[in-house]
Amino acid sequence: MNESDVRDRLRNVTDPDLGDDIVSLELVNDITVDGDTVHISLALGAPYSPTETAIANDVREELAGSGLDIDLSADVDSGVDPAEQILPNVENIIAVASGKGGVGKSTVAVNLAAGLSQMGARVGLFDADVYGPNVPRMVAAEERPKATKDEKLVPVEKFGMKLMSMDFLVGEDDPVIWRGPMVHKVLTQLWEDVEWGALDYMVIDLPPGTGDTQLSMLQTVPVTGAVIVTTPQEVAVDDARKGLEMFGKHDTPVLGIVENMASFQCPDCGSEHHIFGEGGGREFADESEMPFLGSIPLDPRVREGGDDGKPVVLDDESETGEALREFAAEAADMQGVVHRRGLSIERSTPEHDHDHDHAH
Ligand SMILES: Nc1ncnc2c1ncn2[C@@H]1O[C@H](COP(=O)(O)OP(=O)(O)OP(=O)(O)O)[C@@H](O)[C@H]1O
Repeated sequence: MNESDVRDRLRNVTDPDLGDDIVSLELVNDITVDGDTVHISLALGAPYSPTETAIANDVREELAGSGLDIDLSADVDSGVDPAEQILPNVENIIAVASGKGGVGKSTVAVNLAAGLSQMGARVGLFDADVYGPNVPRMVAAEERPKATKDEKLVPVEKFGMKLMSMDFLVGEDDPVIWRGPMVHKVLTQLWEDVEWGALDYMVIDLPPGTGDTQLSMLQTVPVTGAVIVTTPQEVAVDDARKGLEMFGKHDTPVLGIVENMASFQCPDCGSEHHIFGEGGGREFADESEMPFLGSIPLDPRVREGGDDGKPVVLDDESETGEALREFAAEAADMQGVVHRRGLSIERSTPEHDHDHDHAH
């Protein structure tokens, strides 16, 4: 079997999201047959996401009878010169945002990061919520980051994730009085002066709202996908809409909407109650043509998990844990779709400006 035979075989592998075969979609970067081994580089950018794992498995299956050993690698070209990237070893940067406070943005960020880590990915969690940095508490991080000889900070590790938080640095100062430029400076430092190492995903807990601080953050960090958290309530959805507009203006791809505190299962009578209304998140997603990433129940375990420092996504028994795992998988899948769709748009319109090429 030579390279062209392998390529022909790969035409039988379909991308389930984009609905075409991976060769036509130009997701096969390179095929090299070297003795008994075929090296295949695929343009897949969301490691451990269920869809990309399935595509890789399909490739292996398709070539199973070929007599060749299969060596798969994944590589997406971001179109940006690595020398110009702030963190070239971080493949995906997912920002978790909410239009208003208290909807569970930090909870979602922590569980997303822990969920991705549980899937096998190398994950960083960056708590950029300057006004209420509560992520360290949510994962019971008692240690503080250490400094290296060349004055870089080593993030704290929890549940296999690398964690950095404003909380580690602000100490007794009251960050509420901080204004945009100051926040920008501190965030840039936290971002650049930290030894993150190679990561598949960096999850950022943004401050709530859609003001200067959030914009400043988006200018500092090249976000590859945003997740918008809302509760089903109309007021929360209205605020989430502003979040969507902010990302739209900034050309940041939005992975989708997640609805938190959706339903409450009464522990006494077992019946389901919709305390903050019903279906608001899904309707908002439909109306704005955004993917709906899932619905997370209002469950005392979530708060307890937050207080005890163990994210509920790691709880195998509960339905809420399952809902959070499904959400994390969906978010990773959507990050993959953004990359793969972006690539196919880029290739079909070569004159397109790479930096602004985002698919929704
Ligand atoms: N699905 C849920 N079920 C029960 N409690 C929840 C749920 N989601 C969040 N909470 C609780 O609600 C409170 C607020 O959540 P969280 O801190 O994540 O919100 P936030 O949007 O990040 O708030 P902030 O505006 O302070 O950044 C926390 O005590 C958290 O444990």
